[in-house]
Amino acid sequence: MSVQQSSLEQQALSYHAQNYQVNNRPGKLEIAVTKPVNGQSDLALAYSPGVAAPCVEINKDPAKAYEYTAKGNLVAVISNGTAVLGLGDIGALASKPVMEGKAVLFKKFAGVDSFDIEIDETDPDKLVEIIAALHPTFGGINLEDIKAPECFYIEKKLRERLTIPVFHDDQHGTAIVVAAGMLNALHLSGKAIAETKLVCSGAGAAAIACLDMLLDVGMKRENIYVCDSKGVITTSRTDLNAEKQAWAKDTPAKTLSDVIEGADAFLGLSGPGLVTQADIKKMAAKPIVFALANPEPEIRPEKVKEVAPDAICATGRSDYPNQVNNALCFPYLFRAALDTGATQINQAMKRATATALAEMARTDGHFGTDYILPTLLDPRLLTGVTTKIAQAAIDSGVAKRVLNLADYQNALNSMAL
Ligand SMILES: NC(=O)C1=CN([C@@H]2O[C@H](COP(=O)(O)OP(=O)(O)OC[C@H]3O[C@@H](n4cnc5c(N)ncnc54)[C@H](OP(=O)(O)O)[C@@H]3O)[C@@H](O)[C@H]2O)C=CC1
Ligand SMILES: CC(=O)C(=O)O
Ligand SMILES: [Mg+2]
Repeated sequence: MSVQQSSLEQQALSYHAQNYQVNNRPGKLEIAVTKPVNGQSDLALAYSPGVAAPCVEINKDPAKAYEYTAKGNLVAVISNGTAVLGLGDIGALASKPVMEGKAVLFKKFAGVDSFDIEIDETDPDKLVEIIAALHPTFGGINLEDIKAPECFYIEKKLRERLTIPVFHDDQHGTAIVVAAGMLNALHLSGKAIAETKLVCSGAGAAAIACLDMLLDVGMKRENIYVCDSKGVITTSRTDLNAEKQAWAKDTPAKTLSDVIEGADAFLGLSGPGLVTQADIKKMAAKPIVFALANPEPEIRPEKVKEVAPDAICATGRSDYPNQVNNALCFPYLFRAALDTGATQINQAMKRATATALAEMARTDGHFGTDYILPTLLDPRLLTGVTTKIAQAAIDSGVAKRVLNLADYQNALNSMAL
């Protein structure tokens, strides 16, 4: 571990611990009360006897829960800790800092309240039952860091059962941001997406969804090579799940180093340090290197630039330019979904998000190889991206509330976050 790394880790531990600056509690968030509770008369409304009145109304009409409770602005961030960042299966409890972090971003960037829920269960069917049983509390479910292939089944079953949005962030959030970043990187490097050769390291939750989304925006399956922990995904392998089989290539190649020759783009959604400078040297001119494993990418940008100075590099981290991270979209997707009463987050909403993010970076004067996407702290994101998602929800027929988009834009502009 370098001195710099160890110092970052010490700072991070101190940041999360008690006594960090003014907040005297461990962790990163707390719950706030939103109504006056100043005297006996307020108590009689907030609690007994007054609280019975909204209960009775909700019992008569469940939709009233959105009028009388926090449900309509409340998202569950749910993990079982089986694929936590690139740390792997570290269990439910150890995933809590990440889930609290996601809750912080929901609130900070889009005013969405969330509870982080870490569930000590790995059986997919049991997890589905637990989450389905919890769902009345929430307006949406954000699944996080649940490993593949179980995550595909869990999300599908929950989407079939529930009428609130269920969204596996590592799949779809990542896919949206990768698509937006890749479109802009290809634009800068002058490469045509239909002819782009891509090599992907990882064939899990994030990678499979990203590859599907890249097809959706114009990449060709025949130009994409995928590797997992056993090497290249080929038709001769007998150990592939259904999601991997869709990417199997009829090739004698065995390793990432075998297939990266001449590749225009690399997408890493696997683990730390899995790509070498020798691999990068084999890539085409102006290579695009999205090394997105967190916290440690497949290869660091400075290592890429040493051997390919014209490369466009991205990581999932906040301490390098070009942060390609699902945090750039999940707060706004849920903001729009909750506000429109969307029953799901569909492909139209995902496409609208990717397009809005890509356009936002292209049109603000900074666009370039070190600025392919807006940064996470860009104040334009809330209004600019959320309005486009809300419009897509309405146009594609999943919204229960049809908003006046000009009014909605103004309301987002005036949100104090
Ligand atoms: N920047 C961002 O926004 C995001 C980044 N990520 C990062 O992507 C990574 C994967 O996350 P996720 O998809 O959720 O996890 P999964 O557990 O679902 O998938 C991990 C994948 O990595 C593969 N893998 C592990 N070791 C190697 C190796 N040596 N060579 C090639 N592939 C390997 C696994 O292979 P196998 O199938 O054989 O087990 C598996 O396909 C993590 O580092 C995570 O932090 C994830 C989401 C968002
Ligand atoms: C960013 C994220 O969700 C991950 O690395 O898992
Ligand atoms: Mg994640």
